[in-house]
Amino acid sequence: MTALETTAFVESLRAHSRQYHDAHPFHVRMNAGLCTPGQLRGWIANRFYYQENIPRKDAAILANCPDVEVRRRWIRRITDHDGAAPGDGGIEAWLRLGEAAGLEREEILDHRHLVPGARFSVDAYVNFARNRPWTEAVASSLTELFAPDLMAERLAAFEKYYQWIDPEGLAYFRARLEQAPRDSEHALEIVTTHCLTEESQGAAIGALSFKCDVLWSLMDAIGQAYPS
Ligand SMILES: O=C(O)c1cc(C(=O)O)c2c(n1)C(=O)C(=O)c1cc(C(=O)O)[nH]c1-2
Repeated sequence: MTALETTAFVESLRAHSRQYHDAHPFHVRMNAGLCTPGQLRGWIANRFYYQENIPRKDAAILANCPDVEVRRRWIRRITDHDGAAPGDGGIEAWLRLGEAAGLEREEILDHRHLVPGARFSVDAYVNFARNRPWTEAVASSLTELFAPDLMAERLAAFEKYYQWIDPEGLAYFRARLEQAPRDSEHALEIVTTHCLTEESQGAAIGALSFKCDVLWSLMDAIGQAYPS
């Protein structure tokens, strides 16, 4: 076995869409309009822990990355989520989604609804970025290649089936529809230029597979806490 050509490498990364959490039963029910208000609120409150930890994950990647060009572009992800000032950014937008769905900001922030499996999954992702080589952590973010399709479907489902949620609360998803393709393109560029050996390509593929497991486990934990 030798290293894959770029096209074949990208193909084997993209093939992980089959393991993506869009196929999770909880997401399937959500997008079919079958979630109750309580289930949607539970999902929003638990997913908030993911949102909160994404910039900490990205800061770990920055800390481990010796390449100034990469850092200069990657740092934008942190501002996208944290915002440049109070009231801006993805974390704030997610809190507004929660409020639009009838949750109090306080009950999202204090983690009272956060279930152990959701915490465990998200912590595993942050620890992976802290402890693994930075290129593997970048590869693990490549689930974002698959996110825009799911987000677009979710946006349409919310507008159609969950009209009790104020549509202004959906701004987070609209922003990600633009940010995710830009971010995943950068991540793919990094992975295809840095992972040129059979071993490093295998590690990148393994990292993406790990991340699919993180997202799936997160949804399992939420689905178990808010059963149908
Ligand atoms: O709602 C989703 O299905 C979904 C999935 C993912 C993903 O695939 O990792 C991310 C997001 N949302 C998201 O909002 C987000 O900011 C994000 C950052 C990352 C990452 O790994 O750096 N993934 C995702």
